[in-house]
Parts: sequence; C-alpha cells; structure tokens
Amino acid sequence: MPEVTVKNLAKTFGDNSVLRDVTFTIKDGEFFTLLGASGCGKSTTLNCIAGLEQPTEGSITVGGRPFVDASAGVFLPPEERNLGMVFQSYALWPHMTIAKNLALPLNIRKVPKEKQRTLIHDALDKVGLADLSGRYPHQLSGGQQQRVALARALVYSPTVLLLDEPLSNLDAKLREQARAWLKRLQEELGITTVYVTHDQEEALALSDRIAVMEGGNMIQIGTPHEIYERPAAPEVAAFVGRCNFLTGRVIGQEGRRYRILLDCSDDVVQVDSDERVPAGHSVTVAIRPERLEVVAQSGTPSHVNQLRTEVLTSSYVGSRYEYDVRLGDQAVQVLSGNGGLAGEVVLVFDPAQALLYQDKVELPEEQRDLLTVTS
Ligand SMILES: Nc1ncnc2c1ncn2[C@@H]1O[C@H](COP(=O)(O)OP(=O)(O)OP(=O)(O)O)[C@@H](O)[C@H]1O
Repeated sequence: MPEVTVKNLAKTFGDNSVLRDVTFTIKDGEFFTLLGASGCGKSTTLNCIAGLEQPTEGSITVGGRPFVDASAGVFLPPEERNLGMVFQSYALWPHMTIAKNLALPLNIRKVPKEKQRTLIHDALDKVGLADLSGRYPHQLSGGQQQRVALARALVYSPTVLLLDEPLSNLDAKLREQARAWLKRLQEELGITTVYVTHDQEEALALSDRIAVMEGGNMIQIGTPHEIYERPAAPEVAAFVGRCNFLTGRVIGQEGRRYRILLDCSDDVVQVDSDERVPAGHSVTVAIRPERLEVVAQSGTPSHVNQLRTEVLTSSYVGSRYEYDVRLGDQAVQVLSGNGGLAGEVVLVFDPAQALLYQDKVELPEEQRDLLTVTS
C-alpha cells in the first residue's frame, strides 16, 4: 500500500482561505486521522486527496504517483485515482440490492460479471455481511448499512481508503462497536487510511497518528499518546480531552522546575517543563482534570502543589467523582477517586503532570465559559 504525501496544500473558495500550507506524509498502512472542529478544513483536505476539490496550491502524491501539482498544472481526475471513499451518508441506492450496490463501481471499471461475483462476496465477507447480499438497504440496520458502504469502497481494492465521519450516523453504543470493528478490519487489510472526524475520542481510539487542524492549519501531528500527553499548543490540549488553563507569571526557576504566580488566586504553583521561559514572563499552565486531585484539608504535606479551594459542585460520574472547585476567581474541573468532599478542600497536583505554555492564551469561548465561576 502506498504512502500519501501532501505538500504545501492551500485552498481558497473565492477570497475565503480554508487551507493554508498543509503538509504531511501518511505512511504505508497507517491509520491517519484529520481531527478538528467543524469548518477547520478536514473534509476539504480529504476531498483534495480524493480529487473532489482542486487545491489552489501544493501537491499530492500517492505511491510516488502525482495526483495533483498545482504549480505544474497536474490534476488527475478522481476516477483515475483508485481510492475508496465512505461518507457520513452511506449513499447506497435504495432500489438496488446490496450486491447490486457493490456491483456499481465494478461496472464502471468494466470488471467481467464472473469476477464481480467473487469480488462482491469477498468484500461483503470482510465486513461480515456475506449472507445479506440479496437484501435492500432499508432491510438493514444503520450499522449494517455503514458496513455495506465500506464494502463498496473496498470491493475494487483501492490503494487508499478515505473515510469522512463514517460513524457519525450511528448511535453511541453502536458507534463504539463499529469503531473497534473498523480498527480491526483496517489492521487486517493493512490499507492506508485517511479518516476525518471531529470526535476526539474516536480519533484517539482508532488512529496510528492524528493531525489536529484549526482554521485551515495543521497545528500538531503525532500519535494519540503524544497528542494527549504532550499537546504542542493549548488549542490542542483544549480540543483533545478536557483541560484547565491557569494563566500566571514566572517568578522563579530551578532546573526544569518553574515557580509560577497564578493570576486567578495569587497562589504560587510549581510546574516542570523543558520550555525556556524567562523570569517575569506570562505563561499558561494547562492541567487535565484527571491529573488534579482534591483532598480534605489536613494531612497532605508530601504534595508540592497544595492550593486552598472550595467545592462548587460535585457529581458521581460512574467510575469517578467530578468536582468543580473555585480557585480564586476561576472554576477548575477535577476528576477524582475521592468522593464525598464538600466545602473547603485542598487541590493538589504533581509538577510533572502540568503543561507550561509561554504567553497567556486567548481561550476559545467554551473554555472561557468553563472558567467562569457562577456563584
Ligand atoms: N464548496 C465550497 N465553497 C465555499 N466554501 C466552502 C466549500 N466547501 C467548504 N467550504 C468552507 O471551507 C471551510 C472548511 O470546510 P470543511 O468542510 O473542509 O471543514 P470541516 O473541518 O470538514 O468541517 P465539518 O466537520 O463541519 O465538515 C468552511 O468554512 C466551509 O464553509
């Protein structure tokens, strides 16, 4: 299976620039996900690979074959790219049986009827639906229809699979099952896959690597572990998983350990970081709710960071307790194993568990809302 190389891709619609200098390489057999909020340019990137959109600038090469090179005037039409595509809407023909739906792309490719039967059977077998080839789409569940759409994309042995939010029409439970199943199938087939989603959990669960996009730019490319544990920018930390942001100022440093005076509460916290931030510089400390802990006020001398806070709300969320605590004039979210805490508590965290970003961050609206204390 080939590598996909995208270089300096740009796309404008009129004077609206929706992709800016997007560059990435997808390795052979890799499950690569484009992740980002609605409108960030994920589908446009995918559509440029598919040939459904023509980029304004840049080049795309698949397995060494140039698909697009804007500066050289190269544009390979979609039907010559041999890519498999599945969209959110499965786009199955309702008046045709499943077998007939799968035969369509084979007819276009002038595959002999005899061979078609074998290919259709094999493709349906891969998705576990070989017995249902005579049914019509309305006689299948949503999950089964989604599998048929996938089988239709696989039936002509595409070089690369392009999936645009293929699971988003399924309900939550089915979606989780489909996710595990899709991951297994992709691994078995070893097919290079480009996946578009705005669902960060889905991206983390499925991908070998994730590209996080924002406003037409790629802000980080990494493994799910890297993206979650070492987000390159606060925007990534905010989008992938939940995160608290505390702004402040560096007032001291010893090796990798920084002392930071928080704006919200005038507390001093200690954070470990490889960033080089001069004293006096404004910073943002990012901490995931599950990396914070709340404890009753006494008996925590071993913790480096101990902040006096007050519980605003607490709720039991199955395996853990979720607290909103007040830190100065900010609300901070904590996911804790300790239940039943109320009133004044101590917020503790390990300096190695927080992330440090230079400069104060202009947070997205939903994050600002999160931080607004409603007392
Ligand atoms: N054909 C088009 N003409 C004009 N603008 C377009 C066109 N297609 C997309 N856009 C704009 O380009 C931007 C990126 O769209 P795109 O569909 O790539 O985003 P996305 O990240 O896939 O979002 P979503 O998850 O909502 O599909 C959006 O602002 C969108 O309105």
